[in-house]
Amino acid sequence: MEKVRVAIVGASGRMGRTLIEAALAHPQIRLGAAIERAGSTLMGVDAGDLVGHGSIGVTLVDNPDLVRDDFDVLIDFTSPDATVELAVWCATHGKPMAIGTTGFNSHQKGRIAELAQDLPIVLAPNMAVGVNLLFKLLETAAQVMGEYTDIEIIEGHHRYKKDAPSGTALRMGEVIADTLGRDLEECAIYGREGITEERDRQTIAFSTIRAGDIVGEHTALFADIGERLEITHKASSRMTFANGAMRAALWLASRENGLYDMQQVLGFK
Ligand SMILES: NC(=O)C1=CN([C@@H]2O[C@H](COP(=O)(O)OP(=O)(O)OC[C@H]3O[C@@H](n4cnc5c(N)ncnc54)[C@H](OP(=O)(O)O)[C@@H]3O)[C@@H](O)[C@H]2O)C=CC1
Ligand SMILES: O=C(O)C1=N[C@H](C(=O)O)C[C@H](O)C1
Repeated sequence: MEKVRVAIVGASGRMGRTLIEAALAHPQIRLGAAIERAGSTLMGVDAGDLVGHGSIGVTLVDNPDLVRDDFDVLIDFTSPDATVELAVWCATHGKPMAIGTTGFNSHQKGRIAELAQDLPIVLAPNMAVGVNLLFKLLETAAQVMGEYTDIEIIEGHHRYKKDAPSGTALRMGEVIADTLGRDLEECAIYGREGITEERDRQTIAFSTIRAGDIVGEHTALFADIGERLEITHKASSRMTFANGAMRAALWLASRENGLYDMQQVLGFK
């Protein structure tokens, strides 16, 4: 069976380096290209050397045009502006795209959905299997307990993370709000301070921790008087996200144009 060739964008970042390792270890995937931001001091460095694997003959470049014929699927873990720009490039050149980047505003999300009419895109704020199962469990929890409990979403990440709440926490909020027929934009609360008055049970509240080297932790709390349900996922290695991205890339290689999520990749829906 022919290997699927991937390009990794954001190759020298925290996820980028883990993605390179995951691609090099995967029996059905070949690392075809590694792309970084223009001006990176690592330009021209071999991607294998970057992760201590030894040279593989794939050097970091700053422009997808330079490696257009070297890959089948593009994997993006960068920043929202960069992702939208790359999606335009992928639509122009017919390259499926797995997007792990988070922190999009509604305009950027709309643009990605529009571009997905011209190419297959997996857009997933969290590519870990457990988190995507958690999304499913949240539907059940919200159906059974959501109407009468206080719903809080708590997430923790490393000190370098740029967006808050995390993309995963926001998706958790969307899943719960959709299940309960609420509009997250109207019922979300992001942090509390001062005289906040008693809690309104219709709200879904988010709390964010940024500390040290936490890889990624998410809890949904459904609290009543007398009992509370907590559903938690803890990632202890970025490799869980990177392996998910490899699954998404393989799945995308034979997909029709459209916008997909990780639950579809994993066969949960
Ligand atoms: N979906 C999931 O499962 C997961 C998603 N994420 C998300 O992935 C994203 C990246 O996270 P992380 O790796 O920790 O962040 P890093 O900052 O470590 O890595 C991002 C990399 O992308 C580079 N980059 C930025 N803009 C461009 C561009 N235009 N072209 C090429 N490269 C570019 C950055 O370069 P520079 O440093 O020069 O800006 C950096 O090397 C975040 O949005 C994060 O939330 C993270 C983990 C899991
Ligand atoms: O920035 C990170 O590190 C992570 N970001 C994702 C998010 O925003 O949900 C997923 C994961 O928890 C790690």
